[in-house]
Amino acid sequence: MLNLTSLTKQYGALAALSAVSFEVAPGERVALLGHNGAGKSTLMKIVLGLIPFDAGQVSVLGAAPGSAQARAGVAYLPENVAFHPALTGEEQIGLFLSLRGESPARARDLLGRVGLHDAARRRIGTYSKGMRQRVGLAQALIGRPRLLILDEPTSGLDPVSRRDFYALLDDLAAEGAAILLSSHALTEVEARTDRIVILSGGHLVARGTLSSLRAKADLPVTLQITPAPGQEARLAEALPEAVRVGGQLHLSSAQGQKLAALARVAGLGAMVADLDLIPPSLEDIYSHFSRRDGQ
Ligand SMILES: Nc1ncnc2c1ncn2[C@@H]1O[C@H](COP(=O)(O)OP(=O)(O)OP(=O)(O)O)[C@@H](O)[C@H]1O
Repeated sequence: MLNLTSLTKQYGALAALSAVSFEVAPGERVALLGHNGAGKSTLMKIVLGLIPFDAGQVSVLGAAPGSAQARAGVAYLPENVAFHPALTGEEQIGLFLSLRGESPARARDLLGRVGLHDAARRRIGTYSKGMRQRVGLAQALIGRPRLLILDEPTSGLDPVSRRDFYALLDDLAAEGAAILLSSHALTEVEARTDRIVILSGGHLVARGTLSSLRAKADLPVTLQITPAPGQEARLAEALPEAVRVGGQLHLSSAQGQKLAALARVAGLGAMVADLDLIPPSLEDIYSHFSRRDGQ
C-alpha cells in the first residue's frame, strides 16, 4: 500500500528526512511517533504528494505520490479539521460526496458508520471536538480509501472518544485499509496499532512491534513492592537499593535479572504484602530510541 525507500527531504541545509524506509501493508495500523520537528508532517505531506522530495522512492498504492491513481485511493485527516459551523453533518458530508461525484444521499450512511447517525441533522457548530473529528473521518471514508493518513487524529479527544475512534480504525483495518497515523499520545498507540515507527531528527531510529522494540531496548523492569503493615522500615533495610514511592518500594531490575530479583523479594516472605512487575512503558522505550542519536 505504502512503501518508502531511503526517503530524503532537505529544507535548504536542514535534513527534515534522512533515508527513511518503511512500509504499511493492507490491514495494518502503523503509528508514526516523534518529537516536534522529527519530520512526521513532512513525511505525510510527501506521501500525499503535497511537497516534493529530494531522494529515495515513494510508492503509494503502486503509484507516484500525488498521481491520480494514488489520490483516488488515499484519504487524509489533518490534525485540526475545520468545517462550516452552520452546516449540518449531513449537509457537509453530502457536499463532499457531490464534489467527488458521488450521491449526497450516502452522507447518512457514512455518518452512521462513525457513530453520528443521531446528530446528522444538527449543525456542526453544536458538535463536540470528538464529533467534529468523526465528521473528518466520515469525510476521509468517502471513496473507500485503501490508505488512510491520519495526523494526530485523537489529539484533544477524551478517553471514551479516543476508544471509539480507535474502534472505528480497527474496523477499517479489518476490511483491509492500511492506516498510518501520527500521535503524541504514546500510551494509546500501544494497544491500538500493529507496528510503531519512531522518527528522531529526520532519522528513522526504530521500527517494529512494540514487543520487539521492548526486547531490543532491553530497559529495566520495575518491581513494585507493597510492604506488609508495619514492615516498611524492615523491608527498606532488606532492599537498600529500592526507592520509596508513596507507601511502596520500587526495585529496578535488568531484564536478564528479573527472575533472580523476584526470587529475592519472594524470599522476604511475610514482610511483603503484594508485588507487581511493571514493564518499561512505551514512553521509556520511545525516549530510549529517540535519544540514541544524541537528539
Ligand atoms: N517549509 C519548511 N521550510 C523549512 N523548514 C521546514 C519547513 N517545514 C518543516 N520544516 C522543518 O523540518 C523539520 C521537520 O518538521 P515537521 O513539521 O515535519 O516535523 P513534525 O514531526 O511533524 O513536528 P510536529 O510534531 O511539531 O508537527 C523541522 O525542523 C521543521 O522546522
